[in-house]
Amino acid sequence: MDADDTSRAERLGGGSLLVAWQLNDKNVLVVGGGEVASQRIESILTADSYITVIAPEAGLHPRTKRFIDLRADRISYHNRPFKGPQDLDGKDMVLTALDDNFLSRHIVEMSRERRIPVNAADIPDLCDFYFGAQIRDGPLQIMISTNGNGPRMASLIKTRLQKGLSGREGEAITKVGQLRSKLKERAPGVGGTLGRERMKWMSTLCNSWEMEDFTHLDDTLMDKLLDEGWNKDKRVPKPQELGLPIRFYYLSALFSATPMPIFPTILAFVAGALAATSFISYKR
Ligand SMILES: C[C@@]1(CC(=O)O)c2cc3[nH]c(cc4nc(cc5[nH]c(cc(n2)[C@H]1CCC(=O)O)[C@@](C)(CC(=O)O)[C@@H]5CCC(=O)O)C(CC(=O)O)=C4CCC(=O)O)c(CCC(=O)O)c3CC(=O)O
Ligand SMILES: NC(=O)C1=CN([C@@H]2O[C@H](COP(=O)(O)OP(=O)(O)OC[C@H]3O[C@@H](n4cnc5c(N)ncnc54)[C@H](O)[C@@H]3O)[C@@H](O)[C@H]2O)C=CC1
Repeated sequence: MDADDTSRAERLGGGSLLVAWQLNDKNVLVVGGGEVASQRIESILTADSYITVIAPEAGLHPRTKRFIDLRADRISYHNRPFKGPQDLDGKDMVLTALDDNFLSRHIVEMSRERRIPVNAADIPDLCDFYFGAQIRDGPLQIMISTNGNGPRMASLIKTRLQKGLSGREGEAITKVGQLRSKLKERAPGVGGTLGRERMKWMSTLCNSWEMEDFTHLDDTLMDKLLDEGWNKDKRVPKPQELGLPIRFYYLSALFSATPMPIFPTILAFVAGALAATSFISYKR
C-alpha cells in the first residue's frame, strides 16, 4: 500500500454497497399497489422473481393492474389489506409502498425479526437498501443512487448519462458475452495461467475495438475471430481483418490524434479553394 492507498483506506465510509442482486426465482412481497409499487413490480419482474402483491383493488395504479393482468405467470395478487406476519412466510425480500407510515414501520419490524431484507418507500432510515434511478439496455444496467439525499437529482443525472450513450452498448455487451462463452469452451478451466491469458485476451480485445464493432459479430465471425486471434498465438485481430466496415470514427480518431489546428486549417483551405474557383468562373 502506498501513501495514496493508505489515506483512501482511512477515508472509506459513508456510502452504501452497490451490487447487482441476483433475485431470479426468489419470492418478493410488495405491500401496496400505487404508482411506487408499480415501479417496484417492474424492477422485480426484470430480475425474474416471483411477486406477491397485497393491496386492495380500489388503490391499484393502472400500471400495477396491467402488470397483474399480464404477468400472472410471475405475480400472485391478493385483493385485500396486509394481514400480519403470516404474509411474510417464505419471502426472500419485502417492499412496502404504502400511504400508511405506521403500517410500513410495523412491516419493517416484522421483516427484521425474520431477517428478510426490506425496503419501505417512505422510511429511508429503516431501509436495508434503496432503489435508484435505472438505465437499462439488455445486459447493461446502470443505477444512479444519491444514497437517500436527492431522488429527483438521481433521475436528472440519469437523463444526462443517457445522452452520452449511443443506445448500442447493450447489443455490444450481449455479443461480448457470447464471445466470452465461446472462448471459455475453447479454453476451459478456472484460474491458472490459462485463465490469466483468457482475461488478458478479452481485455485487450475490448480495449482495442470500438464498442460498436462488437455489434457486427455473428456466430461465424466470432468463430473466425477466435480462429484468427486466440488460436494463433493469442493475438487480437483488427475489426477490418474480419471484414467489418471501416467506420467514420476511425477518421475522426485520426483527426483528434493530430494537432488541433490541422482540421480547421484543412476546412479553411477547402473553403478558400471553393471561393477562388467561384470568383474565377464569375470573372469569366
Ligand atoms: C430513499 C429512497 C428509498 C427507496 O425508495 O428505495 C427514496 C425515498 C423517497 N423518495 C421520495 C420522493 C421522490 N422520489 C422520487 C423518485 C425516485 N425515488 C427513487 C429512490 C428513492 N427514493 C430512494 C433513494 C434513492 C436516492 O437517493 O438516490 C428513485 C431514484 C428510484 C425508485 O423509486 O425506483 C426514483 C426516480 C427514478 C427515476 O426517475 O428513474 C421523486 C421524483 C419523481 O417522482 O420524479 C420524489 C419527489 C422529489 C424528491 O423528493 O426528490 C420520498 C418522499 C419525500 C417527501 O415526502 O418529501 C421518499 C421518502 C423520504 O425521503 O423520506
Ligand atoms: N421511493 C420513491 O420512489 C418514492 C416514495 N414515495 C413514498 O412511497 C409511498 C407510496 O407512494 P404511492 O405509490 O404514490 O402511494 P399511493 O397512495 O398511490 O399508494 C398506496 C397504496 O397502498 C395501498 N394500501 C393502503 N393501505 C394498505 C394496507 N393496509 N394493505 C395493503 N395495501 C394498502 C393502497 O391501496 C395503495 O395501493 C408513499 O409513502 C410515498 O411517500 C413517494 C414518491 C417516490
